[in-house]
Amino acid sequence: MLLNQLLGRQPQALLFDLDGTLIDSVPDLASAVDHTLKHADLPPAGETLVRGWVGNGARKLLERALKHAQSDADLDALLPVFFEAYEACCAEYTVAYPGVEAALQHWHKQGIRLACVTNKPERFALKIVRHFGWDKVMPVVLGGDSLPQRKPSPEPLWEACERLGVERTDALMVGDSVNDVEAARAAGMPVIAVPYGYNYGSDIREAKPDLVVEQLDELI
Ligand SMILES: O=C(O)COP(=O)(O)O
Ligand SMILES: [Mg+2]
Repeated sequence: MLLNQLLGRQPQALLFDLDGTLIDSVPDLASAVDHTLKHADLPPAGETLVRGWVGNGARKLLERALKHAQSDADLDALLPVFFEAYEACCAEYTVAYPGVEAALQHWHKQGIRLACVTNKPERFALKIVRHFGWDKVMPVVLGGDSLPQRKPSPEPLWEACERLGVERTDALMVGDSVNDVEAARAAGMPVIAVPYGYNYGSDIREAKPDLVVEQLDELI
């Protein structure tokens, strides 16, 4: 099995990025961004642009949207508008990528411990994980605001292992962006990447993950 080859033995834990790895959240993120831009009397950005702005949390997403609109609107004042809009729509058009559901259930049945380590604010990550019923297989969810550090720092990955009760050296990271690859490297973990995610419009292979799979169920 590919997973065993990467670590030299069966991993005890798998840590998953959320946006662009488990779920395509861009339709709902773009809708909340556009709602916020409208609130500031700015033109909509649309899904294609928003896709390239996801990966560093909600604040950075909105900052990139305002920069694109060449607006000097108050980011702190608009952030609550974005949060309220996203809270209402975050599980509306968001879908799981092909192969994700089968793979998660398979690993859970195998007894591998699963966690989500995202830069998305924790409350939205939790809501989405529950929406897909993954809280039953994924007991740990860390968001970009759960700790003082976020990816590409290694701390959230270490914290997830700690909460799962698994040694860091027995875990693997799975993600779609350079943040995930860098966080895993810094954490001393092998990293598997999916090419269908966001990664700021660049090919994730350039970040040199240990393995790239087209869908997660290729790993089972
Ligand atoms: O930037 C975000 O909000 C989500 O990022 P993620 O890819 O770490 O889940
Ligand atoms: Mg991602």
